Amino acid sequence: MTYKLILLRHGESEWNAKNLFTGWVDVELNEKGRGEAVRGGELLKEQNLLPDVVHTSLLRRAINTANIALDRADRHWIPVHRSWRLNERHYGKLQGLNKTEIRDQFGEEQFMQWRRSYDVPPPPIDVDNEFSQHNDPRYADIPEDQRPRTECLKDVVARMLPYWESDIKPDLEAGKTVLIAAHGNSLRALVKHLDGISDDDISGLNIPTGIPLYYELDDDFRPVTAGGRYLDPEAAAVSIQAVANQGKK
Ligand SMILES: O=C(O)[C@@H](CO)OP(=O)(O)O
Repeated sequence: MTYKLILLRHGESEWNAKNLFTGWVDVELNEKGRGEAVRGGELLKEQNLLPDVVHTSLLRRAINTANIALDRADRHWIPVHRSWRLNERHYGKLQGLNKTEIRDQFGEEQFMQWRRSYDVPPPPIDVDNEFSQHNDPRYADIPEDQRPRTECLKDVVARMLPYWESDIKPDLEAGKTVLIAAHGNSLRALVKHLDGISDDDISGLNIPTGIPLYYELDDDFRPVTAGGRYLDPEAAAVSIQAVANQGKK
């Protein structure tokens, strides 16, 4: 028995294009991003990887990517589950700031430590900052003292894994093909877990926008093929490089 899991990072957002740290800010897909979502759905259909259930975050760039891709794959009718635990990493005080400006101001080392180290979070955001989500009603279920004000990838692993165990694994065990439509860093957290990537090595892993990543998992939920398989490997390679280069001039 193997399990079928498809990971899909949202298409390009308005803030990806503007080179801004986004995190929990609920920005919309741009036209390119909507096109990537369409292509993602076509790839699912062409390769006959048709999801039976979708799990998304509470952010519209992931929600709308899932809707567009599933519509294109004629799977717009499947059940959907949403959780803040699949949200992008909370980027703390960096939310809304320009990546190149932060790199210039603080230097490459600090920039990359905030962006890609496993366990160093950016400084926390003030609750009354215009880019804080502290009082957003969609997070009312999270006890106030546990609502993130910043997160490193380690924090994302810790809040994402309980949802993987309680909600996603049971769908896989029931024989469903599961689509997770989420974000660069929440998917990095899951890939780290699935592939057993070390805390150091995960800093070099980037997830492209809008290209489905297919994992066949064995009985122990370990990948049959390490790293899974992008449904369009050439486009994935180009997009991975673009994500890695963000913030560089
Ligand atoms: O800004 C963000 O929220 C993320 C994803 O777009 O960026 P990065 O790749 O720099 O972690």
